[in-house]
Amino acid sequence: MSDTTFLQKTLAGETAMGLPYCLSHGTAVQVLDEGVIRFEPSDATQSVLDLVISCGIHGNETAPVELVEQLIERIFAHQLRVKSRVLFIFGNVAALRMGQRFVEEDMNRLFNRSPEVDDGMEKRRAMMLEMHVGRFFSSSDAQCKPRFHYDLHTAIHGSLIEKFAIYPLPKPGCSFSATEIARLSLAGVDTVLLQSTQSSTFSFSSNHRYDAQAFTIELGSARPFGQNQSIDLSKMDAYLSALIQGELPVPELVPPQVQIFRVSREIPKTSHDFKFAIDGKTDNFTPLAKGLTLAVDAGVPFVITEDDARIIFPNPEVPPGQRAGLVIVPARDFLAQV
Ligand SMILES: O=C(O)CCC(=O)N[C@@H](CCC(=O)O)C(=O)O
Ligand SMILES: [Zn+2]
Repeated sequence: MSDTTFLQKTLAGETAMGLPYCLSHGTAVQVLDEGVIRFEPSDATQSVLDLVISCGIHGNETAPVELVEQLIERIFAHQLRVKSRVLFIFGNVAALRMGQRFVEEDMNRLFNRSPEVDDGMEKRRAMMLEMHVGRFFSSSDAQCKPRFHYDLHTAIHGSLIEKFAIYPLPKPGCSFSATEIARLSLAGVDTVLLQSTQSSTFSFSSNHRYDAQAFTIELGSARPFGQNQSIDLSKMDAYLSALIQGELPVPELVPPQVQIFRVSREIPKTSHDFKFAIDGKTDNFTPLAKGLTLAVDAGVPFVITEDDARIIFPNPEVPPGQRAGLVIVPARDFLAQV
């Protein structure tokens, strides 16, 4: 491995768009933007899939950033043979440098929008990342190749379930895929939340704009660089390494340990008077009793009406207009229907 990793160069401000070149083993590589790098096999027509792996969309979520750093360096060292086209993205580089979720605005609320002339740093970066993803998929030699986008995150607080995926609402006429859920299980992600609304996240954008199988994946909780030893990402590492090497598993069944939930409701925060009745740092997947007044917002109560509800991503600190969390319920019938 080289002395300085691509991540280290990125954090030092030393990556910018460059000319394409070939590694000694024939893999083509090009830096497309700060923290954005593409690898292609020497004969791209042989690749069976196109893969986007993003991380650091939130700058304090470092465990997946360290995983992606290792994947990139193993390609440079020829310990991973590139048989698929792969685009790696370190999302919010400025926030990664500061160790903060964002600088001006939460980038994962800024995808799937139209640009405006006074867009700030994170809005412009989100737009550029969407463009890189669009160009990457559309420049594939075969448009029918499977497209994947795994957007890797960690949760802000603790979680009763350490690893889980958010599956964006499919486009009209499309449905959630049991095969993709089974693939996530191979990657060590055995809990999947089915979204029920459109959203402004990176994974939603890649699915809706570019037809990629796209997921937001939560891998433990947010810690500074170098403090992620307790999060075991070996299955995710092995899964992504296999995809990079052109091995696409085709699991027939969703394993029995897989749990599926659906998002029942977003918890809207409309005013600065929003208050949770629970601790704002409550663990993800904590059960919520039916009838509980979960929050009060400008005098209006938000009451739990669902059976078996649980809370995800409680965050009373978000600005008014954003969600302060999600209420999920078991989607017991989902697997029976597919
Ligand atoms: O722990 C939290 O409160 C947030 C963790 C996180 O960044 N989650 C993503 C989920 C995106 C999605 O719903 O697909 C986010 O909030 O952007
Ligand atoms: Zn995140």
